[in-house]
Amino acid sequence: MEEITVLYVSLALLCIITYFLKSEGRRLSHIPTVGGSSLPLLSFIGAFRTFLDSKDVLQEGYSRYKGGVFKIAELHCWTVVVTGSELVEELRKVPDSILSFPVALQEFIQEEYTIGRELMSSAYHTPLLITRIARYLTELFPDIHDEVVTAFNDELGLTREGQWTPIPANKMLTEVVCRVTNRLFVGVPLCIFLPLYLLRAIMLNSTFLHRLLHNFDLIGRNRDFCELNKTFSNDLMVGATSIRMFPEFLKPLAARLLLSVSKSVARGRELLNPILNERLRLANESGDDWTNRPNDLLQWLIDAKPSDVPPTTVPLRVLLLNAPAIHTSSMTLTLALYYLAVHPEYSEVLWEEVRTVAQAHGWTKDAVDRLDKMDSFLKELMRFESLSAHHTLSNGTFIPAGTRLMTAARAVHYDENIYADPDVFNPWRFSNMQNAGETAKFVHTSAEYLAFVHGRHACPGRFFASTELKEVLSHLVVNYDMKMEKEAAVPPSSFVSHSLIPDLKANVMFRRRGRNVG
Ligand code: HEM
Repeated sequence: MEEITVLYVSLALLCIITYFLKSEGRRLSHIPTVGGSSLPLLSFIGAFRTFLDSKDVLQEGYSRYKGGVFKIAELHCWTVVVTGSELVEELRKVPDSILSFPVALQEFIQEEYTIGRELMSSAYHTPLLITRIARYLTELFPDIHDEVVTAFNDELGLTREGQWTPIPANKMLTEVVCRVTNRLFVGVPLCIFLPLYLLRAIMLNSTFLHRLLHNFDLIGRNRDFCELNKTFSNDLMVGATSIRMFPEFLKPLAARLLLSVSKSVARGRELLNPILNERLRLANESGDDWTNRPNDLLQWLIDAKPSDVPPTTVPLRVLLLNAPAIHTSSMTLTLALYYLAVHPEYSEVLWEEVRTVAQAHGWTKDAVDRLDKMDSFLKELMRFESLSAHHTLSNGTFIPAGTRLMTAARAVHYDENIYADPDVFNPWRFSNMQNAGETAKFVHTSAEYLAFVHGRHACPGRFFASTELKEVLSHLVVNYDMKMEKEAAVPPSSFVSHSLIPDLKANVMFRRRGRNVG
């Protein structure tokens, strides 16, 4: 594109965005503004500040208006921030007809242009993460454990003790998380892959055959499939963010020019359709007599599908659930790894806990549930390293219909009236709390702990995430010594819009240990 065209396009975009900020800003003029001016053109500067520095903008608003509301300019809209436990609790109780998270999500991912309308109009896939996982996670735990062990062996390739090896932390953990997540999501395919699976079981002692076969026997381990899931969530997020900038009438054109998410969707269908079709065939043939019915998300999606929803939407639902699962978990684990690498004394405490619990209860989901210090470490990590906040959409009058709402999670987590010495990372903060019970658990949410958000739309994947993350950390503290390759300090995270991003490039040194829990 010629420079002059770029200039015209930029100017047009600026005018459009300014127009939006101006008209929406007028409707919200009774709500105080933080981070810049409320005036149409000047508010755009505030929007840039929010994009680059939302940590400080939200903290400033929280300090000034705690217990009330304030608004911040974003690149495409205004967002109203709700603060204080009472208001957050109130927000939680408001029904979806008034404050709608689903509508906010549809708007956030620009569903009409990215994945199409039919999917979210019947979002039956989301509740399955709570209901089926609660029912089956104990039964599926050995699979998760097996995948964690195999994935680390493959990704780290450290067979000998005593030798330090540098590993790109985030890249490696994203691969591990992708495999573990998809072991649960798409598991062991039937038919053509089953003979290979059995052969691998027989040949387990032959390293060569094992390595040769393992890449083919599980779709969840298929590199292409993992790559696709990473690409899909990036394409979805980048695409949706670009489309959001345009006014409605330009969106169809922008979608045609800017979006690449449809390619990922087509590839997802190509990879999953053979397995889906085979399962539909077996279900048709065997009905209730199908004794070896697989137990994974793909099957739950098939079994729970309302009759008016076409089965062709199932592969896309698998991709759609991978999107919030992979980067959240891998980034949290990356941060956890940095903290362990810088503080080997944390590793020692966690190792001791894993050993004691495993000796008393074996290595089961129940044992993992008993790792209170691990819960505390993860919970503190997400208190200390948080930014993201809940998004919902108003349908009211004081906060006019169509307004986006969110909470300032990080400011709450750093409020000294709630947490003593909030600027200090204290991994045992929650496990040392007297009579804390369930509230000390990583998955427990409240108006004062918002890492998974709070209420009806709190992250439905957090129960799986908790087991997965605790299992991965247990594997790390049992099997490896870890230290940072460069400085012995946690690499600083960066803040982009409402997300906290850990250093994605840092290397961690790994050395295999010769210990086991038995
Ligand atoms: C440490 C890991 C994770 C973190 C920190 C996290 C955090 C969150 C947060 C903050 C939200 C609410 C977003 C908002 O209100 O704007 C959310 C929603 C969601 N998360 Fe997670 N999540 C994690 C892991 C997972 C996993 C492993 C899955 C799937 C197995 C998952 C599935 C979802 C889904 C489907 C939603 C949307 C809920 C809805 O539509 O009501 N998450 N997550």
